[in-house]
Amino acid sequence: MMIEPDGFLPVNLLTGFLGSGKTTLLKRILADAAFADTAVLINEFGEIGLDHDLVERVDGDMVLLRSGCVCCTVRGELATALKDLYSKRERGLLPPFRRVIIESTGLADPFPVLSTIKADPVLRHHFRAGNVITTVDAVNGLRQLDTYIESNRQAAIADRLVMTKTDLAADCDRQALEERLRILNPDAPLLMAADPDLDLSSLADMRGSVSPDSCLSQSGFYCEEPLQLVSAEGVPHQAAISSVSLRVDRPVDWTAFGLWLTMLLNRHGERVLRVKGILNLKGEERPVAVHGVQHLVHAPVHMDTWPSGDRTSRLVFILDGIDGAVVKRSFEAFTLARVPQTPSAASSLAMAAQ
Ligand SMILES: Nc1nc2c(ncn2[C@@H]2O[C@H](COP(=O)(O)OP(=O)(O)OP(=O)(O)O)[C@@H](O)[C@H]2O)c(=O)[nH]1
Repeated sequence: MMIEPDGFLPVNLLTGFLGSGKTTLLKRILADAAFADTAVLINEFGEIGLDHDLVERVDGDMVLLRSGCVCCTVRGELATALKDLYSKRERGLLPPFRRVIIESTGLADPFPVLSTIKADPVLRHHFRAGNVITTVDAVNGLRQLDTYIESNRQAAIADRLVMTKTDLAADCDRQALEERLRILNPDAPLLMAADPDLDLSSLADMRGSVSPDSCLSQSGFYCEEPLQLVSAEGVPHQAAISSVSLRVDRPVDWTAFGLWLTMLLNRHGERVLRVKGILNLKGEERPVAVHGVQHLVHAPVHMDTWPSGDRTSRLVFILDGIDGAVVKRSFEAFTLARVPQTPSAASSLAMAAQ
């Protein structure tokens, strides 16, 4: 396999606010033959359900896929993960991948992520900034831009903007979001995730360059100047964001759970930035993945298998200005109750979260 003539491997950053569809897009990318020689750094393998595609586990945090991609979980420092990746490539322990894609967490400020490469004396000899690809959710995107500075930064720095969930959004919302994105970032091509002809290989920077400085990302990633952020309602505030993880050992009743979650989001959806989890449901062999973003609850998805031997139901909430302990208490009241089957029982439990 050809190695880039200069050895500088582009590092593309896939970013976007909580629940905006990064992992969904990454799954499409991993399935595309054009990305065969890509190394992907993600937060969790489990999230993207790699089981079918797995050829080999290189070590606990690194797997090889049938497509030729290498996938690694980032635990701890990004710089360490990249160095490890490069060193394994050099020693022939991994295929000679030609580009990297990092999926960042939804609240990540994109600047420090890639400036890591510039700052690190070892990394900057092997890697350079590729494209920043930002997913923006057509349903929640405008409100997120109004409220969260991270969302503005992610959109403003993008080399490619990908609007997701247009199938769920009203035309006027989509248009308003499009206009806002044009103001924030007039140069980046705005692509639609729902477009069946979306050319995935046009998203990432696929090839190495002659030198890192001759091919800065379009957003001027290395620029030290603070970004000019534009928002219809002024500069968004820095939120009081926290997360809470919930676990339950015994199988969960779907109807009761659905009621509890619906009540919670009806009441507090604005401040529930993200909920995601995997549930062991009564009467179901396979796990069910649940996703919610503010008021929007996505259709639950039956996963093929459990990602590991752990069959505990797990949920993570990312909250803005709600006490996680209160959500936890409410959830525990729900799971400890003798399966509330009626709306009134579930609603009284959901009210406990107020
Ligand atoms: N209908 C619809 N659902 C989508 C689309 N893109 C993503 N989703 C759903 O949105 C939910 C969140 O998607 P993810 O890909 O997990 O979002 P994410 O940005 O990786 O989430 P975090 O990493 O938690 O920030 C899932 O239920 C997806 O199936 C889309 O274009 N249309």
